[in-house]
Amino acid sequence: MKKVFNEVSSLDKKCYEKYLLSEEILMEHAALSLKNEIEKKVKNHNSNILIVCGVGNNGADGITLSRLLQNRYKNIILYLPFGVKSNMAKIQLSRVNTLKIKQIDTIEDIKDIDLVVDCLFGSGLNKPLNNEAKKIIENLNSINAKKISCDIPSGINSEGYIYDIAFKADTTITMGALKISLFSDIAKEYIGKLKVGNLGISDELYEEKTNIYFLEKSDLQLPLRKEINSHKGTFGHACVVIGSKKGAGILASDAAFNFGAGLVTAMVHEEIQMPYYIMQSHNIPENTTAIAMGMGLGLYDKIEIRKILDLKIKKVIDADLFYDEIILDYLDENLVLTPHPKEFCALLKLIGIANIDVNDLQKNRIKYVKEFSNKYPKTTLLLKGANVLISQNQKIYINTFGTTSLSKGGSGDILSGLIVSLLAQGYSCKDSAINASLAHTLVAKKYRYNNYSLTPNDLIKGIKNI
Ligand SMILES: NC(=O)C1=CN([C@@H]2O[C@H](COP(=O)(O)OP(=O)(O)OC[C@H]3O[C@@H](n4cnc5c(N)ncnc54)[C@H](OP(=O)(O)O)[C@@H]3O)[C@@H](O)[C@H]2O)[C@@H](O)CC1
Ligand SMILES: [K+]
Repeated sequence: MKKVFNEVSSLDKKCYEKYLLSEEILMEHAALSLKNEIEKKVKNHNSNILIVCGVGNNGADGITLSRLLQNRYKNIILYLPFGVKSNMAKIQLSRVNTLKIKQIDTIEDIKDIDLVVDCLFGSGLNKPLNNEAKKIIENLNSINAKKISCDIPSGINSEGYIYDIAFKADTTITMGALKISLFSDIAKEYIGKLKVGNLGISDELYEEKTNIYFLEKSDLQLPLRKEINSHKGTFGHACVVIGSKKGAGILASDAAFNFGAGLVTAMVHEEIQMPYYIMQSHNIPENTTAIAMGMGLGLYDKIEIRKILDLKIKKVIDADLFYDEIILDYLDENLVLTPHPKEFCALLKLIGIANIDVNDLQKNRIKYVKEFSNKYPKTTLLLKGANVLISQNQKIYINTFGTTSLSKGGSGDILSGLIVSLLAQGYSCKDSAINASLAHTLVAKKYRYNNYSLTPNDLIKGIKNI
């Protein structure tokens, strides 16, 4: 798990004041991080490396980089379309001017670029791009070359919002620490592989406390069985409430069984066709340790649903129930909610936080997840999306492993099944949401066929050997 910050200027300030590092030292290290990445990516010394620099310190990082790369590669090309404005950019440029680094006025005549380094705008982007900047980014995006962004792809602002266009990087080296702007769903298309550039001081000293965390593969804790003297009851009893659209509940039940729940019961009104290892019952069995409900519910009997919600058993709730104010009576520590953006908008309206549409939500996902968690700190929330956000107790965990192959009917039902399985096996609500989400996305990431073909059954199969 890595820490994520709303902004890093206060962390930079601590470097100056507490550790007596200058802006210049930080910048030299920022450029060094870029250099190290480039040396890994570009082995041929004859490669053409285009470094595009803006007027501020993001540009200054790029100018500094050109000096560090000068002896390593033959063809370093600097492009400063708007000149320089910040003091550091001026100082770094005067140093570079004593060297024979090629500078160009337009990229139109440039051919055979092997690598583009984007240092146009960083954390200082504070207004929409003008037409000239847009055109430059459009041209850079059309170059067939490897692409690295310094700090953040140019065009993404500090809220993770893109006005019109942004540089499309293969790799982003973000300076000092991870920032929240890198994790909006919209930004995901542009960031590529995300790495943190060291600024000359250890993470422990640079970083402060935070409430936002970036999940890593190593955070996944599978429900591997350590007990030797066990029986099926040792691993809990998950119960899935089957609605009128039965497929959703069947998928969730199957996923729950495959992820280790000792017993899985589908609560049905009439017998349905299901895998033979899933039991069927008209009631919630007595020894149930976790319940999944909401998926495919369709029309339902409110009294019956209330009876189930009244049970002091951990639950994962999905889909139709986010539109029903019944839910308002149960937002406590026993609950995991798994809405997609449209359902979360409905929920935000029900709980009186906001009346917004999906577009507004997608621009401000973190903000609304925070607001939800402030109001209902005990409830675990998992907001689906390109980057999954999980919150509990005012802490937010970001899972970036999601892939487009998961954008399919049934994926969400499998996720609910994985969550109820972990709940049944004794994981806390927060840990169930985190681990099920990691398993779900990592299985999809590992899927080795075309990304349009992933089915819920492939996810279930993948769970077996993740
Ligand atoms: N702090 C540190 O210690 C370290 C910082 N580091 C680096 O510094 C970067 C931040 O630098 P920064 O603050 O100078 O901002 P940056 O993104 O270069 O741009 C600001 C300039 O752009 C302009 N501008 C803004 N929007 C615009 C638009 N739409 N269209 C046109 N112009 C626009 C804006 O104009 P103004 O607001 O002045 O009118 C201003 O002149 C950071 O990302 C990291 O790479 C590292 O070296 C590590 C140490
Ligand atoms: K940039």
